[in-house]
Amino acid sequence: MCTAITFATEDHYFGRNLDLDFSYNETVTITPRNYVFPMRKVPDLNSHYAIIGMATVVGDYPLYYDAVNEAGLGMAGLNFPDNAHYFEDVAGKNNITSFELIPYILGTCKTVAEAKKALANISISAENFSKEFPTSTLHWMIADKDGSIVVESTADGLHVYDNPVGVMTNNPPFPIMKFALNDYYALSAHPLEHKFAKDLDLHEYSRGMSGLGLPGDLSSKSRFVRCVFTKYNSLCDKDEASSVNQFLKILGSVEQVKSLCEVTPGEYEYTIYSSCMNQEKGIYYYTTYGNPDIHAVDMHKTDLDADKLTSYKLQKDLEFHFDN
Ligand SMILES: C[C@H](CCC(=O)NCCS(=O)(=O)O)[C@H]1CC[C@H]2[C@@H]3[C@H](O)C[C@@H]4C[C@H](O)CC[C@]4(C)[C@H]3C[C@H](O)[C@]12C
Repeated sequence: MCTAITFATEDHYFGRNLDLDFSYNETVTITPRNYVFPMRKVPDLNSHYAIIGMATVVGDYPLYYDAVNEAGLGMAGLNFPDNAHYFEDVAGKNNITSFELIPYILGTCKTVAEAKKALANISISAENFSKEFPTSTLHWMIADKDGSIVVESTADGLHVYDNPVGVMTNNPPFPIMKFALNDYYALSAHPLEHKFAKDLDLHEYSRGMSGLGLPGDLSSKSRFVRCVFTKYNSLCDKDEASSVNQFLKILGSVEQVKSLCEVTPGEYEYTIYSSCMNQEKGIYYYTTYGNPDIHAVDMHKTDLDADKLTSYKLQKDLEFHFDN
């Protein structure tokens, strides 16, 4: 399972939890403007917006999971099993494979509006990256400072939904997910007036009871609802440290602790990393399951006119900071 969110204070932030039972040796990878993105069915991207994000680099090709470009457009791919459907090539469309969608959109678009325009002419092609890295069943969230969208390629075609809540998880499809919020409309972060049965002497005997009923499990609809509730009730100072910290706390509300979700006998999903990208500054912050310290990579500290990838190994080991 995974969760992606947007968040705004003075700047805009975009990121995700990557929940999985194993790692593909992902690294924080910067693709500068003149790296040539080879494209399978449309012309190669010889020069494009620079991109920073989490990627598995295979033979010098960055397979991005989530990323932001230098214009502040962010994008993440999350699992969408059983629902994702990709197509044979469609004449007259730009046929883009699922692993090329992040580079194509972030390489060529500055805003969600531009991404929507590009998507209107895209069909997601079923071609694999390689035998070792076959197609993943994904859907995507795309966000800029003005809003976000969800992109779902299903058997009946490509759907682009406005995402007014700026949260996305996994199954079911986004319209069902969004509708599920109605089931929780009575919950609140503030003390509630007693309306259950006016003749009964009922009272709040503990703080937090106005949120009773908020789902606490790890299923993707429950994480969606819990994350929207947490995000919308979250108050935050505007400075960078408070914003990044609060962003990661919101993602923490849906974090997966090891061994609570078995995926195959004896194998458990957990939150391998949490990312938070400052969309204005091009900084990629992250924590890993083993290391809650916040590490950061700033795209603007590298040569964005270069033509070679730069990758940074994830910091996975916990360090204690003794005060005596
Ligand atoms: C599995 C990951 C998503 C995590 C997630 O949503 N889990 C929820 C599971 S579920 O709902 O409960 O089933 C996705 C996100 C990005 C994906 C990776 C990226 O798309 C980049 C490449 C793409 C290649 O085609 C396959 C390997 C791969 C390296 C992908 C492996 C895997 O599918 C990743 C890592």
